Amino acid sequence: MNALTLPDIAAQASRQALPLDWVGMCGIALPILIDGQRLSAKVDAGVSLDDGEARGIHMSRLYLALERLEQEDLRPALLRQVLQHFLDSHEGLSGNAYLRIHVDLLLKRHALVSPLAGWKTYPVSIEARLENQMFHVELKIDVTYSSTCPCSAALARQLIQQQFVDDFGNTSLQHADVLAWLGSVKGIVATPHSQRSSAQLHIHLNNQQPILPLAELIDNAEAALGTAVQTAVKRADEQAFALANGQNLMFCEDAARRLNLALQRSAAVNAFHLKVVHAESLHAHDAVAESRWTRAST
Ligand SMILES: Nc1nc2c(ncn2[C@@H]2O[C@H](COP(=O)(O)OP(=O)(O)OP(=O)(O)O)[C@@H](O)[C@H]2O)c(=O)[nH]1
Repeated sequence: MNALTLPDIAAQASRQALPLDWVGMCGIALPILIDGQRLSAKVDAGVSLDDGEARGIHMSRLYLALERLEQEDLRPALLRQVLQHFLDSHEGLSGNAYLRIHVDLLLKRHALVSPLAGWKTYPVSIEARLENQMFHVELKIDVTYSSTCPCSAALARQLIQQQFVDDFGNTSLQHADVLAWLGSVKGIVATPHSQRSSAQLHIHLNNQQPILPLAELIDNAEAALGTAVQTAVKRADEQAFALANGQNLMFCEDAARRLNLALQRSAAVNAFHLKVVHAESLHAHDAVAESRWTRAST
């Protein structure tokens, strides 16, 4: 038996003539290359089925077209070529093509003080589409950071002041006593709450963008937030992190505004929707802020 004698159900006519928006495969395992680094990705590949009379698309053609993503560094031009291949292999059936690549980007991060470094993962989705002959690339990136509540910090400071009044109210101050008091538990009788927080960035890239500026966008977001979560940490690094948090008090609204301004400054970004989630240790629920922006000239 050869291929010519195998039944081909996809080539049959559909019983219900109806076009479909997206048909393809989700969760295809693929080793991809980003900035020369080999990463394990899950890929969703699809096309529109515009010919409502056709029973099905040709899944194997989409699957085989993904092979190029294994061989070449990921960049917008490559995504476009793969999408065009999807359409060329479905001539007469499909007008739109879609790719979603889910990957944990790995970036090496240096410690704040000690000469150490460690790896951090950033969940990323790269979504590309050729729709009505227009090519679009969108990036979804998650960045984790630490946030300390400014209100809680002010309330804690007030309690520390009260403790100071209680302990030193009617005594003449001796430098050594105050220094010892500051180093005791009473000197920090209350602590503000802080939390591991996440920024979910959904970015529409500029169509002329020759590369996927993933590391650059993440670096800019972390710089704007100020207290990204750390990798390798010695006590000196932990102390520097405590100081950084104390100088970087923020509500979720502050974080959303800082990220908004940082993303607007990036020439690679045409539009974005961002969401920050502060997983509060004060409550069992989260504090959340969202922000959108579109470049005026687009
Ligand atoms: N269209 C479609 N194919 C499916 C589905 N589930 C599994 N497949 C299988 O995907 C396989 C590959 O499909 P095709 O690309 O049409 O395979 P082919 O006919 O050998 O390849 P071509 O000659 O290039 O058309 C077939 O064996 C289908 O049965 C489905 O839900 N829809």
